[in-house]
Amino acid sequence: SVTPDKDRNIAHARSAIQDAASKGAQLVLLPEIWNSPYSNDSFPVYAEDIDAGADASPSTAMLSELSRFLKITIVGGSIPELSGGRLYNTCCVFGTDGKLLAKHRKIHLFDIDIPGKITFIESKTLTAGETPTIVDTEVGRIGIGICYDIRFPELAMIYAARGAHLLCYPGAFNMTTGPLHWELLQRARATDNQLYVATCSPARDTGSGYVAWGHSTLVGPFGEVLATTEHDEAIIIAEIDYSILEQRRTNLPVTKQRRGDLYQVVDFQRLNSQ
Ligand SMILES: NC(=O)CCC(=O)C(=O)O
Repeated sequence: SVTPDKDRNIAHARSAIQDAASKGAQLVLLPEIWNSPYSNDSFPVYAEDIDAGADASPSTAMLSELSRFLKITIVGGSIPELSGGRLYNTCCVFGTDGKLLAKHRKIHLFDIDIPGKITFIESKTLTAGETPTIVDTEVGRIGIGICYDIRFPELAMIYAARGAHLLCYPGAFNMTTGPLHWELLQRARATDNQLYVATCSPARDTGSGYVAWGHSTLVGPFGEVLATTEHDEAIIIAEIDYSILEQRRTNLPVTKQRRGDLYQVVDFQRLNSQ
């Protein structure tokens, strides 16, 4: 659960990570924007300069300290990041030695308008990241996306082509699209690419300005839901077995059967702007 009290959010995340590690977790995934309310008003207020050291970024300092102390890998959800006068929605990945292994800035900003249901324009305050992020960790090769990034299959395909075993998407889907799309998209990304997909959402708070759908989930390479939860705060723990990736890919060899001679992913926007 996320509140307007940043210190409390950091302390709360710390104890949840400790709890998960004490139950055997070797990899911990946190939600999107876990140190701040999810709102354009809050992002500038709660933002941290991640590259400027522990004092400037108490949220990531805590993640680094805990990953080293507990010897676990942490995919640290996301926090608002201030860098070079710009704000980003940023996920930091820490290795078992506490070192920052990767930083993913949300590539696709959540700008949608479904009248009467949900309007959110992240680009009012945030700048989009410019690079896909794939990272080698002690618990496998992980591709990172943040929430709305999951809607773009090309990103997941790139990660799969680069040998990812697992895709991690911290996310905070909403009450309109969440029921229809959240699980569907995770299962689609996992099935298309025959790999694991893990998501982590903030718990639902009906009193907040943005109400999250919740339902953090782990999906396996056959599109099967291996673990999930409802919308209240919870820690879910599940086993990931990478040895079945090869088996799934042998059983159902879609990668080898792809007809690259007939179709390829083309960036139409870039083509049209040339
Ligand atoms: N924070 C987000 O990117 C939300 C994405 C979302 O709700 C969607 O429908 O997509």
